[in-house]
Amino acid sequence: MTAHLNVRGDVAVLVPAAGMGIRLGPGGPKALRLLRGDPLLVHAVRRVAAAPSVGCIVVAAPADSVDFVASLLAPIADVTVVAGGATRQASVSAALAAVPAAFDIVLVHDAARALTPPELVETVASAVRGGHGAVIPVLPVVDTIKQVDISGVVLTTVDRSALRAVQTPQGFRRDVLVKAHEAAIDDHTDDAGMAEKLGVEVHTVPGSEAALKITRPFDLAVAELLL
Ligand SMILES: Nc1ccn([C@@H]2O[C@H](COP(=O)(O)OP(=O)(O)OP(=O)(O)O)[C@@H](O)[C@H]2O)c(=O)n1
Ligand SMILES: C[C@](O)(CO)[C@H](O)COP(=O)(O)O
Repeated sequence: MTAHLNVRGDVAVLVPAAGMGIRLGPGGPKALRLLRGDPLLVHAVRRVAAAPSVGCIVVAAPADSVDFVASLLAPIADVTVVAGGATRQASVSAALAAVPAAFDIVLVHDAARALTPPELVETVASAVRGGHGAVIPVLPVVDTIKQVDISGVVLTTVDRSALRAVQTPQGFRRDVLVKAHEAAIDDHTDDAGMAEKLGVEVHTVPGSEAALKITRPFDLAVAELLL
């Protein structure tokens, strides 16, 4: 019982939410687009805040919407809101800089994965707490994968048994994530990619179908159905 109380609230979660959502089409920043009446960001933060391990949430919002996002999230959880950057990586860096020194475990999520269950947050947090420096949730790839040339002609069929589709939240020992961001010289689509470049072993845990990334209109329709 004491051990449980000691770990509760020891995790900081960064929620980059400053993207424009170009692939979703017109309608404003994606994190503020509505899903059954609530912005995607509200759905995402509600689920993160419901995970018992989470003691700190930092959201990176579009630079012109920081105050609005802070007022939107205030009734849901105690959230720090910072201005995001021009890329996801820059938004994560800005949010990481706002995490209080007391937190040694940091998870990086996406507002776009709005329906991620609290249980997945717990699974990732627990794997980092268990000693892994970097942890990512993954799903097997279900389609046959082809490599093609520039004109679209197939070069080869890739062995999918060794491939995984990667989700968030991705979990890190704080020092690993800080070093990864400091060392990054180019843009990465995820934070684990930066840790890999440092030679850090990245551990995988089973992901969740519910943690789908809402990227295109079809994904939004799927999320509506899931809710
Ligand atoms: N400059 C950016 C770009 C992205 N993100 C966030 O990173 C997450 C994953 O990015 P993605 O789903 O690709 O969102 P967008 O960049 O908004 O999408 P698009 O590429 O279609 O514009 C999202 O929660 C998004 O808000 C961010 O905080 N800052
Ligand atoms: C971090 C991520 O969600 C893992 O799947 C993904 O890489 C974000 O990529 P995007 O190109 O910014 O959507």
